[in-house]
Amino acid sequence: MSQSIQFSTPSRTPHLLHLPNSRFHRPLTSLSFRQFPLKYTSIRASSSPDLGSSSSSQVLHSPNGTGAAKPEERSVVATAVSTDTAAIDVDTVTEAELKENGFRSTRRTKLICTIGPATCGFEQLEALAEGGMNVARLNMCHGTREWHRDVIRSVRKLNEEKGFAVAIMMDTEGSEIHMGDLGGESSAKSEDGEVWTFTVRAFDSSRPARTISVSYDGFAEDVRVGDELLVDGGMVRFEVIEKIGPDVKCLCTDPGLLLPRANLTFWRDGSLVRERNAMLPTISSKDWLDIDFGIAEGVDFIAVSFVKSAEVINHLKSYLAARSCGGDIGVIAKIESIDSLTNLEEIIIASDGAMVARGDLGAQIPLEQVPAAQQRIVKVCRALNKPVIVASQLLESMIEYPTPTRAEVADVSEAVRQRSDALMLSGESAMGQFPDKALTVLRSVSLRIERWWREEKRYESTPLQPIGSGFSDRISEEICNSAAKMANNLGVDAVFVYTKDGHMASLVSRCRPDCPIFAFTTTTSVRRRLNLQWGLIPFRLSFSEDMESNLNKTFSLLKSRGMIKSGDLVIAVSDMLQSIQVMNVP
Ligand SMILES: Nc1ncnc2c1ncn2[C@@H]1O[C@H](COP(=O)(O)OP(=O)(O)O)[C@@H](O)[C@H]1O
Ligand SMILES: C=C(OP(=O)(O)O)C(=O)O
Repeated sequence: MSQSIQFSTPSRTPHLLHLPNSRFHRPLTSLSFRQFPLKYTSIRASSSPDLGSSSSSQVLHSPNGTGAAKPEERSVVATAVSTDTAAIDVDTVTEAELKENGFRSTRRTKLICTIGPATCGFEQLEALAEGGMNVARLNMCHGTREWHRDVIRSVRKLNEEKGFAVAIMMDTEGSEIHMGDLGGESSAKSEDGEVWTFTVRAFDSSRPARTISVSYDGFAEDVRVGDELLVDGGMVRFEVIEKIGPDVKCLCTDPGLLLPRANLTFWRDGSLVRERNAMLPTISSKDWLDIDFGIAEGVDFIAVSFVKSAEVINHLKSYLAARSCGGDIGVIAKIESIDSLTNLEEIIIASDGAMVARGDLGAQIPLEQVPAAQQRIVKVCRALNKPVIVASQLLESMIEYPTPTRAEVADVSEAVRQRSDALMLSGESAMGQFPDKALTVLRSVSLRIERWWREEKRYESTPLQPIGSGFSDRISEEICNSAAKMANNLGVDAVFVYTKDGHMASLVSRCRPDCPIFAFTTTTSVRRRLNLQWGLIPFRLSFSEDMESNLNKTFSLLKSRGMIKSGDLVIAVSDMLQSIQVMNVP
């Protein structure tokens, strides 16, 4: 028994919604939504170095065969397919997890670890990857480029040899004012009532006692006696008591641990002094050199510190495009200043994702405003379909202790409950004593809250606002919204998404469906970038425009690996044919 429903849209070819069988518990019940007419021509067979196998690459052609077609010019579906069924790339850990727990209960929230002295060795990185690290973050504020290059290469080696898809995020230093190194020491303790000297003088290896160098030459001119100096957003506080040439004497009023290159802000009469920071360029000369380094090393994301407006993001994107890596490197805006909150929407529209950088944000706005700012940033990112990372001090006490505080667990839970895409460890993994344990805590808390969410059937009722500008984009969006809604209503086991550039997978992820999302893409770099997004289990696989063949191929590959089984109910969507199908795995 089959039904078909036809929709007409003004000035466009009809779109068909086929309902060949209304009983979804029958094998291969299918529902498809296609934009006709379409024409696909296979133009070349290329070999994929990763797979060592042949795949066919296809483009859309206009009816007169002169070039790529506009969506409305497409005609007739015809397709040539790759028959390679041997290879599929999937994390060994994901695979083990999928087999052990069944894929329904895999973690949806992604985990990022900042790599530092505690975790830069190959075995330490491997332990993090096995513990669930999806993205390795490198903070260019610390370490040399050679040090970062070694880490990047180790992560790449891990991916190649052990099958992980860990992405690399390079975080720029930015040109805000910060302390210098501590002359080789990993930290220095400042006690209440001590007088410390902050100076623009540089030190070689030996740092005079209670002396800290400052990165910004105009420091002594800009501060005034009576100003409050906050280190790392208030982890340690000083009051400026005297200025002597380039040296600024400060009295410690809130004791604490000074960490190398910690951020410095100064406050006057209860307000943040912002004039100087407003004049500094967002991307410094050193940052541009680091960006060139990141391009050369093939990083997956560049996180830009202290973004003030969309302009700098657009500038960086043009720079990347001019170096032919525009589509390969995602630009993440760090939201950590008053300006970035003021211009939030335009910044997020321009970026490929955002980070709630709570460390510096908490130094710029009152601490009690940070949770509301976090919630707003997460919501705006979700609405605009950009992945969002919640960062800093999630498990700060685990730098020193093996168990988190109750408050930290509650904070992590809240970020998961807000359905942010990713959580990030900073000092906990970079220089803490328990990096693996901290990652385990993130993993287990995420899993628990996500399960609670599913058990409570907390589907969101507020519809997502449309975001696509073109008609074709809107169709993809509607397909993904429908797929997610159907997945929840029908209680399917998974959504399968076949996506070349990752966009369709991100649209499904945006809906936060109740089931996991298996995302198949043809390129390794897209697979790594998808690893930042909520709920996506990314695979690399050569596939074609022939959905039947893709489905059969993925079913047999995943079944042979014990990851799915006959009878599992899945919804499949594809960005090539703009289709939805619902079926039981044969
Ligand atoms: N590449 C590195 N080399 C040495 N130490 C690092 C590195 N990355 C991070 N750290 C240490 O971990 C701490 C927390 O990392 P992060 O939050 O990224 O830096 P920051 O707090 O300076 O912004 C840093 O203060 C620093 O002590
Ligand atoms: C992640 C942050 O940035 P950074 O570690 O560079 O200070 C932050 O400020 O929270």
